[in-house]
Amino acid sequence: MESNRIRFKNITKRYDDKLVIDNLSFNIEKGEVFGLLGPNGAGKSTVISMLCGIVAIDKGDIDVQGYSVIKDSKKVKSFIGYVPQELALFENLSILDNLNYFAGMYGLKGKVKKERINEALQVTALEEQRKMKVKKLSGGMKRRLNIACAIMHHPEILIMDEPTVGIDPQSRNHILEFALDMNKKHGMTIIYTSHYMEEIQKICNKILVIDNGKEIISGTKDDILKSVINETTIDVKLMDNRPEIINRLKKLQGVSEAYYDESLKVLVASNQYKIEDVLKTIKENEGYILNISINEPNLETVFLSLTGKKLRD
Ligand SMILES: Nc1ncnc2c1ncn2[C@@H]1O[C@H](COP(=O)(O)OP(=O)(O)OP(=O)(O)O)[C@@H](O)[C@H]1O
Repeated sequence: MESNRIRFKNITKRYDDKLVIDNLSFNIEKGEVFGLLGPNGAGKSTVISMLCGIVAIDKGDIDVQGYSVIKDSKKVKSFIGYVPQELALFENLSILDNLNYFAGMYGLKGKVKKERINEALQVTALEEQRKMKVKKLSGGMKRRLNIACAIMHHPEILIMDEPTVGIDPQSRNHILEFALDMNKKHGMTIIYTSHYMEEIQKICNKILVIDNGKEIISGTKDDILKSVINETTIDVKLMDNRPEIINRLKKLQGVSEAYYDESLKVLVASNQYKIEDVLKTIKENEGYILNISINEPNLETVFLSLTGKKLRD
């Protein structure tokens, strides 16, 4: 149903002369955990900012549950909880004061306001620290407070823009579990942007991969992984990374790419390569193998095989 989805319709954005989003169209269905994946500068934050009505769309439109972002921006904003990439908090105020401020912005009052603040503290596990000033909190706690501030009005759509950048593993897991929980318990649509493919693989049931403001591939995780003909990565740790090995490996049957990224990575079409050929080539070029692992396809290898680039910096 149209009224149950978010429709990005041929959206385009330029900053000065630079085309940042290039005629991009896709849908997000209600209740999905939707992952927007792409390397730094791909255009993820720009897409999100246009959905939230923060950045103007040059061409095209976004429909949110039947309402246009351009024509009914106030209505669209009422559906959305937005956790921005940059922290938006008052450093000199306590956690509680920050929540009070944002609850007031959403028009919450009296008993409901108190209940929602308590709920936000609870789901982000910040109850004990409620009286602490923001400037005294760890990076992970600040991130969680940023999320708490975005959910008090019970949004139908929760947008999290790279919410786990630069935080400790415990807070990272907490944020991932929190997103899944909100989706399961409240049917909240989650839009999650990241350049960490493990996170997107872990929590998202639909994925759009973009680069240079264009779609690279989209679908369920399984669809995407299957679409790239069974590409497997052989990861070889060598005593010395000898450059001449790369060219020799690239000439072998079934090998589509070989490069060093700390260790030696050899991308091969599954079933079309012979592991003994790879090992022989390394040995013949005086490579001394310390360790070897064979990895089935993941979103990182999909991205690499489609664009020739790595997802991360
Ligand atoms: N206000 C702006 N003025 C000019 N250029 C901008 C502006 N905001 C973003 N850009 C450019 O637009 C492109 C897309 O940026 P965007 O922040 O959307 O990418 P991203 O995928 O979110 O990257 P990251 O993972 O680094 O946040 C980049 O080349 C960026 O330099």
